[in-house]
Amino acid sequence: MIPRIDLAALTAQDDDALAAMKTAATDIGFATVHNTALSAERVSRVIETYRAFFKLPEASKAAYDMARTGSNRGWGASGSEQVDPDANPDYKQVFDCGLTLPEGDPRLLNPFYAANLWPVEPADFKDVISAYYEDACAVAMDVLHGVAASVGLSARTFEGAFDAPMALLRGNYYPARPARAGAKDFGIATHTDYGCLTLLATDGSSGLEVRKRGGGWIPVSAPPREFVINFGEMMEMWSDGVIRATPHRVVGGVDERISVPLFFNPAYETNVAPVGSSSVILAGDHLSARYNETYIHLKKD
Ligand SMILES: O=C(O)CCC(=O)C(=O)O
Ligand SMILES: [Fe+2]
Repeated sequence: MIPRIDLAALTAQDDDALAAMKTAATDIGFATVHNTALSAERVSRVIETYRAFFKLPEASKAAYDMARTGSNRGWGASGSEQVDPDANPDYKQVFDCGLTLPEGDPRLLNPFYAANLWPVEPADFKDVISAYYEDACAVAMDVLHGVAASVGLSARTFEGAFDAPMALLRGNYYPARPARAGAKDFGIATHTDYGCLTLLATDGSSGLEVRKRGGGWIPVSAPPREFVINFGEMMEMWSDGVIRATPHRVVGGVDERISVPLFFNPAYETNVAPVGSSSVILAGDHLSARYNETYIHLKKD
């Protein structure tokens, strides 16, 4: 069973909510979270805004193709990412955006803080998605504070680490599973997320599967008023393995599906080596290594 957690109760340090989050963090690696500041209407509008973009002709989306850039802002076509070297590139399409920095900010030269590529169509895309980015980051921060409390990490652990996050907001568009798809083809192949926390909104449809320890897959779904959360590789390192990054995938089915993960990654220079250890693992270095092995246009070979 995937724990279902009331975020307001977690923030109030309710015992049941803390215990459920501890199980999610240290055992399963996944939970669903409800009672957040983000309403179902808000999430549905975000999903429909992405849908309107993905329904544009390929030629219109190509104007925002991240493959022509040295970073990951804008549209990623089907086949632009390979998250599992043993599988084919994923058949999903994506749209990625990150933190908006003021014009002229020197960090804009760092690919993790690159300027966003906003489509002109649909007309409200930039407003809807950039506002959601800000508010989803605030919810993710609240969840992280609850996670820290649940596993007995000091509230100071994350202090400052997310002031200029390398957080990436993504729209995933899974068309119906293509007729030609074989055993190595996935909407998104088996992977662990790279960062600390993923806050995932979906259109409510099924498709996400979480790997069970010992084998097998658990289907997880959530309506637009609830979020699926899971932990990434940086969190597993940072917590010295106490918090788990659990593999997951989307095989895909007959219906199209949209999901919207916020990958809540800390600032570039955050040390995500185990708390208390003397080693140094920069969040930016880890993210860079993972992006370079999974985005086809960033692969160095
Ligand atoms: O679409 C989903 O439900 C999961 C997507 C996912 O795992 C990802 O984008 O990292
Ligand atoms: Fe994922």
